[in-house]
Amino acid sequence: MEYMLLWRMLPLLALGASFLFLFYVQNYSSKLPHKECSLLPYQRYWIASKRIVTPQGVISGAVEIKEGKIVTIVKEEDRHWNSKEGHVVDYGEAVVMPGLIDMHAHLDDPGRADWEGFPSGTKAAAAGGITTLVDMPLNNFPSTMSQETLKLKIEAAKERIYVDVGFWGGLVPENAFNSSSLEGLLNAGALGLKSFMCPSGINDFPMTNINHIKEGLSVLAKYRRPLLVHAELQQDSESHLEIKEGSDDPRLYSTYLKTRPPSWEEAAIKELVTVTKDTRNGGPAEGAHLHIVHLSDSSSSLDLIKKAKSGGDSITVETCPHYLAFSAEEIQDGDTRFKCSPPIRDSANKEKLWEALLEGHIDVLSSDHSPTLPELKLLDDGNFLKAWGGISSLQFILPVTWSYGQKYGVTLEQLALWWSERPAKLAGLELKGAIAVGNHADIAIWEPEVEFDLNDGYTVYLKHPSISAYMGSKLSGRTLATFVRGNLVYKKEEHAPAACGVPILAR
Ligand SMILES: NC(=O)N[C@H]1NC(=O)NC1=O
Ligand SMILES: [Zn+2]
Ligand SMILES: [Zn+2]
Repeated sequence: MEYMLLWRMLPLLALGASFLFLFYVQNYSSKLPHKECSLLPYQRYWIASKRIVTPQGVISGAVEIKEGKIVTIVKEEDRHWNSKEGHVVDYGEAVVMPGLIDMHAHLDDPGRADWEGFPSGTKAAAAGGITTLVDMPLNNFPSTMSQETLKLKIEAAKERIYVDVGFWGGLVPENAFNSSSLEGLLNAGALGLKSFMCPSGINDFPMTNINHIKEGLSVLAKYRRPLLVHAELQQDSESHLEIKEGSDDPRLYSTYLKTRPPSWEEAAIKELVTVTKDTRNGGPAEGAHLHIVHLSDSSSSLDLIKKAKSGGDSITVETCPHYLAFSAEEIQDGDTRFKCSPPIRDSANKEKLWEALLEGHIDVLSSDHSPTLPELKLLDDGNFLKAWGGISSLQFILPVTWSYGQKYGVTLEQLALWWSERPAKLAGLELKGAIAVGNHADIAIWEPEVEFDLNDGYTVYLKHPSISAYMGSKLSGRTLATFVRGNLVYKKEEHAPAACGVPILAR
C-alpha cells in the first residue's frame, strides 16, 4: 500500500524537482555574463606578459581576473601564482596596458548615426585598445542637454556598444541659467558638462558666453564634476571677416589657417581664467573643475593656463593626436580631411605642444573623433572654408601617439598616464584607468614594435574610413586584444558577438 502511494507520488516529485532546477538555473545564470559578451569562456583567468604597465612601473608577471575585476597582480620573480588555479593567457612580450579612455569623442548617435553611430564607433574603439569612451553632447540629434535627451542617448546605446560609454551633457544658453534643468541632467548621470565659446558647427548646439560658463561652474561645484570648454573666441578685428569668397583661395590650407588664429584661443582662455579663480579652495565654485579641450596654440594660450594652475585654479587641458602628428606645412591644399578647429598650426607650434605634454603642462590626451558624411567633408571640392571641421581618428589614437612620440622618447608609462589614468580621474571613473587590484579589468594588449600600413587592406571599423587624415600613413603599434570588465571584446579582427559595453552614469 505504501509502495503504491510512493509510485503515485513520483511524477509529482519529478515535476517539483524540475521546477526547482529551472528556478536555480534562471537565477544563477542571470548573474553570469552572457557568454556572447566575451571571446574567452572563463570567469576567472590570468593574463601573463613580460611587459605589464602598472602605476608602479612596467613589470614582468601576471594579472588575475575574476568576474570582471583585477584581483591579483604578481611579478614574475614572486612566483606564488599557480597557473593551475585558472586558465592563463600568455601574451609573451606584448604590452599589457590599462585600456585607453577617450574622454572626448563624437559618436553622433542617435540622430546622425549615419555619420558614425554607437556600433561602428565602439567597434573601432575596441579594435584600437580603447575600453571606455565619453561621448560628446553634440552632433547627435537632439543634442544632449536635458534629462530627457540624455535618456535618448542611454536608450540608443542599449545593447549596441562594444566598450563602456559615459556621456557629457551640454551647457547651452537655454539651460545655463536654469539650475533645475542642469541638475536634472547631472542627476540623470551626465559625467559633467561641455560648452562652446564659438559656433559649434551644429545649429542646435549654440555657443555660451562667460556668464553662462560661470553659472555652469556654480552648479557643477555641488556635484564635483567638470566643465569642458571648446576655447576659441572669435576676434572680429582680424582674420576671417577679411576673407572674402574669391579673394582668398578656399582650397589653400593657409586660407583656412588665417580664419582661426591663435588669438582666438588666447582670447577665450583669457576670459576662462577670470572664472576659474572661483574654483580655488574656499572660492564660490570650489569643487567645480574647468577642462580646456583640444588645445592647439602652444604659446600665449598655454602660458595663461600655466599661470592659472600655479594660482591654484582647478583647471586642466588636453590636446589631441592630430595636433601632435601633423603640422600646417605638410597639409596639402584641398585635403579637407585635415580640417578641424582649432586648426593644426605650424611645426614650431607642434614641437612646443610635445614639450608641454612631456613637461606635464598639458595634462591629458583625447581623440576629438568628429566624423561626418564623406560628402560633407567635400573631398572632391577641397573647399577648406565650407568642409566639415573634424578629424576621424578613433581606432588609431594609440599607434599614432606611440609612432609620433618615438622621436620624443615617449614611454609606455606616459601613454598610460595620458590615455588612461588622467582621463579616468577627470571623468570621475573610480574603478578604471589603471591596472590595479580592485579595478575593472579594462585592458589593452598591443605590440608596439609591429608596423602596419594604414591602407585599403587594413580593417578599419569606422563608418567612413576615407575621411580619416591617417589613411595612407605607416604606423607602429598593433592591438592584439581588448578586455572590457574582463570580457575579451576584441581579438585580431574579431569582435565578441554581443555588444556588452555598459553606459556609465554618474551618481
Ligand atoms: N561639432 C564638432 O564636432 N566640432 C569639432 N570638430 C572640430 O574640429 N573641432 C570641434 O570642436
Ligand atoms: Zn571642440
Ligand atoms: Zn569635439
